[in-house]
Amino acid sequence: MALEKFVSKTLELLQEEREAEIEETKIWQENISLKDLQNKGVCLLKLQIGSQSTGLYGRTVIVLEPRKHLGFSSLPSNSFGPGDIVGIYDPSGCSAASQICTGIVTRISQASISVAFDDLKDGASFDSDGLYNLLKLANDVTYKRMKRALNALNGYRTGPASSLIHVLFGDAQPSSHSQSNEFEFFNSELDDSQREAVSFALLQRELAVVHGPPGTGKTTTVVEIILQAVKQGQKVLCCAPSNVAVDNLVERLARCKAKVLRLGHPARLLESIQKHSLDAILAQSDNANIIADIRKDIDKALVGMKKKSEKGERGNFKREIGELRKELRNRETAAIAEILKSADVVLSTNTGACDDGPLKFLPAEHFDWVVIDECAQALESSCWIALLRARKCILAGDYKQLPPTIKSQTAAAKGLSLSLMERLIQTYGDSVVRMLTVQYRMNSAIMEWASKEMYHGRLTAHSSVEKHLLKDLPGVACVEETSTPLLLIDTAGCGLSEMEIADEQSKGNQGEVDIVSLHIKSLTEAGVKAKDIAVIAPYNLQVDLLRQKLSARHPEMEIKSVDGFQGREKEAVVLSLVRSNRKGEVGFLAEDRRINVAVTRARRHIAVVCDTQTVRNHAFLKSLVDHMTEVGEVRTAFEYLQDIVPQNYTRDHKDTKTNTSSTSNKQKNRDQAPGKAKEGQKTTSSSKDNTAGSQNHTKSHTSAQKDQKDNKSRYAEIKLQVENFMKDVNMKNLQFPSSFNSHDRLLVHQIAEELGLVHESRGEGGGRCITVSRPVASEPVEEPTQEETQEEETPEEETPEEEPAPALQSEPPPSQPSVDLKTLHLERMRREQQKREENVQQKKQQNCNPAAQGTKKSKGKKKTKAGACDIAAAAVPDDDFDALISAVVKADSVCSFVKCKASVLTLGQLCIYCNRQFCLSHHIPEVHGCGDKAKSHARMRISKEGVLYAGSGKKDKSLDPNKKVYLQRKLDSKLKDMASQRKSKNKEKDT
Ligand SMILES: Nc1ncnc2c1ncn2[C@@H]1O[C@H](COP(=O)(O)OP(=O)(O)OP(=O)(O)O)[C@@H](O)[C@H]1O
Ligand SMILES: [Zn+2]
Ligand SMILES: [Zn+2]
Repeated sequence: MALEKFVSKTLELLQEEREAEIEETKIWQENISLKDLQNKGVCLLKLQIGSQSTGLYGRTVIVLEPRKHLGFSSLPSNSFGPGDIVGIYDPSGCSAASQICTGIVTRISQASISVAFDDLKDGASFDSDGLYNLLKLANDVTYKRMKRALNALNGYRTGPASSLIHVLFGDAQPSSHSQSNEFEFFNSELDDSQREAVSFALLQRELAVVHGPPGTGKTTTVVEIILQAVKQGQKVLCCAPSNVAVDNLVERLARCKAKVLRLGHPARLLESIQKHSLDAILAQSDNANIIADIRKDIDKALVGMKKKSEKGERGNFKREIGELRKELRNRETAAIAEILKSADVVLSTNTGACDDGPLKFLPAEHFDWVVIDECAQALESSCWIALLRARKCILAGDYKQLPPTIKSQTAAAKGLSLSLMERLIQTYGDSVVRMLTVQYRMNSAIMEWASKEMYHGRLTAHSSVEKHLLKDLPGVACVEETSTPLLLIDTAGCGLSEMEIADEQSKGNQGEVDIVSLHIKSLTEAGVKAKDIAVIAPYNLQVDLLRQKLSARHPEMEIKSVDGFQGREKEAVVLSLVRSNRKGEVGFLAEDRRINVAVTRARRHIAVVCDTQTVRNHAFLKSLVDHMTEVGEVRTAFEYLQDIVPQNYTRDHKDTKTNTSSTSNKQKNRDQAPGKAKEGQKTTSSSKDNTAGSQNHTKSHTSAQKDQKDNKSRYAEIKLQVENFMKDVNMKNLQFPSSFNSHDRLLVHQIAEELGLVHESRGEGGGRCITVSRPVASEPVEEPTQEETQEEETPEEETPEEEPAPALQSEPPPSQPSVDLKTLHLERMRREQQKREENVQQKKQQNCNPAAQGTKKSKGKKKTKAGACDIAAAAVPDDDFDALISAVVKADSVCSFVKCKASVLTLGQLCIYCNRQFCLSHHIPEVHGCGDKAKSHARMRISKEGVLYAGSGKKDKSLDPNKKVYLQRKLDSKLKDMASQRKSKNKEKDT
């Protein structure tokens, strides 16, 4: 029989789970010092008694505090919470021998912890001068209750739940009332899917399942169902696995004027809920005063007993206390039964519905319906504690979110984690289920992925949330970050590996912490409130790292594990996926439901920080990455990290160089990292502009090594072509196709220089191509001068700290004369002047002023004496040209940030506000002093155009395309002129 099999198997698995839990505690206790246990937060050492009193049901409650006389004002940070079972020990340790008794935490604050003791062992009392240790214990109350429920289920013969049990074990088909009574909805706002679920629940005789995906108003629906049941005169027992979920229902039902009663220790309830607790109602009842008096008497007797040292007198007090407690219990019992009977809806946690609690005062047939919310997060055995009390059950939840936490992997694998809800859907399919399909939480861009991957594409976003964004919140500025619902920050190839810790459950990634922190900064700077942001990570270690970094600055921001955030929502969610490794291992992340939960907490914005290269190895995570790439904005982590470039991208291509050429230090710079151009660029894409974005994005997956390899082989390929051309005397020149990108052209340029060939680029944009030809007659190949070779070691020292640059970006100059440092210096002087002129123009064009330019004064013009530039300068009277070309060269080579020497040849970014090239550490406007301009610019554009480009990074870069084209064209024509003048000059020489 299915039932018996289920019970015996589940009992076995529960035992296994229990043992795993005990084992864990034992490992702590045996192998870890008390001090370390305290550091882990599961132990509190050397506390003193603050006070002692009698609480509800005659429990003794003691308040423990740190040793104030020694100056300890607050408890060490710990993981104790209300409801935890704790052992209290004498200060010699935390062993079984030193245990005084066990109790339950009722309250915890920074300054003290309160513990209630159900039955203090005879004579056990606490010395007000003594010191005590507290240790969290594995809670076996839950296990005992579940076991008892399973055994009761197994032995169930007749009772209210008989036919329900048959249905739930497949022995009878679920049935429904043939006709529904006409009814009116209490909540007129319900959507169609919610109404359908309510009607269905009312119509079913034994079982109805309400499947509520994230944000679909599951609780709203459950509340309506309960109100309808009450209207029909049913008594309802309503449960959920967590106190929070129960409290939520209490609040909502109370608002609808239902007569509710909340069971459970008041210390475990939200403050706003406490007035609905049994204690509170009891305190208002007629018996309250009598009960209070009895309690006082007990307290008095306790004090009296302590003062007496004589055995006989103590005995008298003990007897008196016993009598008083008995009377207290009798009075309370009568009062409780009365209160319970008059409530329409009794609410508790699943395990709180046990019959060793107040419910034991009710007759077996009292309840008609049992409603279990968040059913997919509960162990089935915990559901049976309540289910045995009624003839009909309504189960609500989402089995596509996380199942209950289970310590024993094997028990989970053998089926302990299968929830009742999921099991029933497996048995009966959709016939017992109604799914809610309108969601009221997420921007549709966030929802679509979850809908497609988890809910058969059935979800639709309600119009009130469909398009909502962070920028729509009051006080939030409209910037890129607040205007996109989906932001993927990709760390692939950035070297931000996870920490290498063997423990599968504890993984951390400091690099991701830094990026999260930077993103939080931009969100909060844009006006998003910290309390509206959740930072979520799947691993506790990462949560700790994130808290360390962020909590002090943003105390109101919630930083939690995915599992700890289930059932919640926030306007903005920042998710750090942590895993980044060569093996592509995702481990714990491979639980699809965990990722589903994490993403669907977000209302208006989700940012995912992850290494797409690693997480793509998992199909479900890949679908998320793909979705975000497709409809969201994608950035590379390069954009966020300082100092990453020098660390990860200093490369040496010495092996690809030949010695024959006149390689200037500028060219050496060029050698460093060609091929990274695409990767370094802002890989921002929007829905309007996602082709380029995803290309870039894909590109960024290639690792540094691979790029380097590709680069070498490309180099060899082109070089071979050029060498073949050189052998073929019939060929006048070698034109490379326009399909060559800037990087390819850079290689051609380099090879031509090495082989002493002339090279020239023509055309614009996509039509641009480079041609190589033989040098005219006997044009001398430039040898590096002595001076140059010497200074090559420290070439950058010579260059000034701020290097202005015109707007030529990532496009290498088509031709480059060999220059020496002196020449450069002189040209720099000229450039200063040129730039000042440009400045004036720019100011007119846009309201943005380069931050640090024009500060250096030109010391006057001097003619250069040696080097190729000399020839060029002589040949081209317009000395604007020298400035131009060297500015281009310079702009393309070194970061403009003060003292930064990072090459920006291929990894550079142009700042549109100051028109200078920066390395990836310094390109962010805020970093190098253009922050205010960026902000005001963003605001200006928005107010002017009324829209914000989601991936506005792209647009911004081409903001000044005219200028770029203008400069390029100017350079090209100058180069052509130069080439022809050179020819004529050489001819003159020859003749
Ligand atoms: N029919 C409706 N019309 C408008 N808003 C609704 C409707 N149903 C639910 N909502 C809103 O959706 C939000 C979530 O609803 P509710 O609290 O019932 O869901 P929940 O059960 O807590 O969440 P979840 O569905 O994620 O479990 C609430 O803000 C609620 O006001
Ligand atoms: Zn700038
Ligand atoms: Zn820099």
